[in-house]
Amino acid sequence: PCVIQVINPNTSPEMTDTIGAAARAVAAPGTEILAVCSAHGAPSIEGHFDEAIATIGVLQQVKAGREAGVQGHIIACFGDPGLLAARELASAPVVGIAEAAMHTATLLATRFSIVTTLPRTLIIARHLLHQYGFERHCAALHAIDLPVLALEDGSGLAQQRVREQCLQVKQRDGSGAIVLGCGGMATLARELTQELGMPVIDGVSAAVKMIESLHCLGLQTSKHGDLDYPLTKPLSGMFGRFNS
Ligand SMILES: NC(=O)NC1=NC(=O)NC1=O
Repeated sequence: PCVIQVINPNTSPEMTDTIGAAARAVAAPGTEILAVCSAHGAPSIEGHFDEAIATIGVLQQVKAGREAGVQGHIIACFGDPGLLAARELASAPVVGIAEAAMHTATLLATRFSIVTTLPRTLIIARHLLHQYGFERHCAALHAIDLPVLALEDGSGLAQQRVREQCLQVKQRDGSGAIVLGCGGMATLARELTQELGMPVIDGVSAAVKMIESLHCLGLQTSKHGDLDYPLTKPLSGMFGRFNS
């Protein structure tokens, strides 16, 4: 069996459910999805500070997942918070939803646009484009200028803003694909792809299929080199829980 731990780095139960539903919608018959969220931290991640504190919860979940013997971990926040630290802790593969969506877009189009939530999170997406080497593949980045949890308020306003922004991308950006820049947008991709007639990509579902592929190929996070397990040292205070 392939058990995939899907980690929502924020503490919103509603968004965890949205993310879990998107993952289960594409999971192969032999794949079990364990959707979890940080026990403590920020209800939504909308900047560098939120990302920094969310990282600890991500790492706690990765440690628990490794001890439970999962076959892969997904970091289901568009900043991919704690990705490399998680890869040091993990033995199984760890995939972030931003990298998964970006990689997928490059297989389908020469350039993609990103549609995310608050304008202040655009810099985080830009940093990832640089880190992953996708800057030249990204035609433009846009924000719907609504907070992350607007996607879970039941009004449908955020979903409508995403749709309007995607329509503008199709008309103006000259990009062939759209990357949805928030875990809470995960369930919108399939319908928007149909309506727009171009690939609209959700990183949660893309990451599930990537983890399944890596599992099928018998490939795991490399422990040769700089993603080896962390050096053992006496961690103090709140970090004592990471002492193996
Ligand atoms: N750019 C974003 O919307 N990032 C995110 N914050 C969250 O809490 N989940 C995300 O995907």
